Amino acid sequence: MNDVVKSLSPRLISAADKPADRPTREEAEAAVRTLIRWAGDDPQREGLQDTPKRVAKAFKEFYSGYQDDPKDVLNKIFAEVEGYDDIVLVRDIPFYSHCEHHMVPFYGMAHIAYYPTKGVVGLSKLARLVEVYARRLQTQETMTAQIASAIEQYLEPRGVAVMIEAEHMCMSMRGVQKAGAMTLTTQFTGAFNDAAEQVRFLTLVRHGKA
Ligand SMILES: Nc1nc2c(ncn2[C@@H]2O[C@H](COP(=O)(O)OP(=O)(O)OP(=O)(O)O)[C@@H](O)[C@H]2O)c(=O)[nH]1
Ligand SMILES: [Zn+2]
Repeated sequence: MNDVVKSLSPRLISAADKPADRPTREEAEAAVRTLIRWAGDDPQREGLQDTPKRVAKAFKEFYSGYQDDPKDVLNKIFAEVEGYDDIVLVRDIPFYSHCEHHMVPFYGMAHIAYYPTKGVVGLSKLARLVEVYARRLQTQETMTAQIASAIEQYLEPRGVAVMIEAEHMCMSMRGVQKAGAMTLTTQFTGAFNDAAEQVRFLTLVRHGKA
């Protein structure tokens, strides 16, 4: 495990911090009514009456990752792969997340590769891992590091590569208002610290062939 991943692991790998003082649904709905008033509208008018309930329900989906543990996603390893130890890459995994600064969506694609040692995980589990972290509040950099750290910890591969490409609505629809600007983040460990391996990864992500 490289030093960056090792130093990040304890905070990033553990099941999400679950605040002990989680509010009740009624309190959450009252907070939404306050925000509607803050936006300048009347939460009592007909069209908005059920909105706090819907928003509280939507939050359960947007932030369901706090209930999920990456360990449960990556715990089933298939060792019978006839010694396959070359690259496994799942690219173009779509995701929606919310930035921790504005609670506004950022969304895009995640690409994940690893070199197996003790076996492989089901391909869907890599996409599920993206969901675990996307459905929490964080930055794109944190999410990239978290995905790499979890794979590093539970699969002990020869190397992990994670790239995320996303558009941040907090930069598009507000603030600096640069719609279409894309943010790319990468995290490489082990074998992928080698420049040639990074080129292979990026070539496979971009063209599907090495
Ligand atoms: N590094 C990083 N920054 C992010 C991410 N999501 C949003 N941001 C940025 O978080 C920053 C917060 O900056 P602040 O100056 O505290 O907040 P602000 O006044 O709303 O900033 P502006 O967006 O520039 O109006 C902004 O520059 C956002 O673009 C992310 O995933 N990673
Ligand atoms: Zn933001």
